[in-house]
Amino acid sequence: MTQTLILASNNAGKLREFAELLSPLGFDLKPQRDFDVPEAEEPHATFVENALTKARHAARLTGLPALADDSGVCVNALGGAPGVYSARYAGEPKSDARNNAKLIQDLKAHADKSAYYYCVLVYVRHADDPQPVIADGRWDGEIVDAPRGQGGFGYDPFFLLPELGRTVAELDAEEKNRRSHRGQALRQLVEKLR
Ligand SMILES: O=P(O)(O)OP(=O)(O)OP(=O)(O)OC[C@H]1O[C@@H](n2cnc3c(O)ncnc32)[C@H](O)[C@@H]1O
Ligand SMILES: [Mg+2]
Repeated sequence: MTQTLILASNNAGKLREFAELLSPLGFDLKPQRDFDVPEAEEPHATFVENALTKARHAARLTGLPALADDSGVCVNALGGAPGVYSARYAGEPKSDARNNAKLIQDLKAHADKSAYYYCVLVYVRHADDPQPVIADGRWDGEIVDAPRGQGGFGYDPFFLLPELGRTVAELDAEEKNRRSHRGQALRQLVEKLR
């Protein structure tokens, strides 16, 4: 049975990755913009609260089950920043180029370049669902100061996977999904929904 699901995100990179991950599983994924859902506020200091807020917002405005992703890059030498503020690290309007430039600048004086991507997914059956399904994933790497690769989105050209000697932007889509914070979280979520 094909289940229609709203993806409570306006990020084109996430949309593409979720479509790749979910279409083989029989979900019919529709971006919230197809229903004219405006971007939700993300006022919270935790990934899980923001993801829940986004999921409820989309479910409320569409009357359909919704899946939200709140994610970011957490840099150890920066105390976990930009973390939950990754999308708007360099301020509004959101810009990957300015975020990346700020991250490299802020990390210049630090020897420890270790970082991880973190992703929380929240699925709600309806807007007031009292039992949201929650999953998460973490992906470790290092921040490099020169971009490499054309794939992915956001911080990917600067996020090195030391064991592969490649940045995330140098992985093909399938390999990113197999390894990523988002891929891990989604597989965990699908297990919980079975
Ligand atoms: O809230 P939505 O509409 O889903 O889209 P967003 O881009 O604002 O998403 P978030 O609030 O979750 O912020 C996550 C940011 O973290 C970064 N990020 C998350 N996952 C990433 C990935 O797989 N590769 C590169 N950057 C990523 C990227 O800068 C995102 O904009
Ligand atoms: Mg956002």
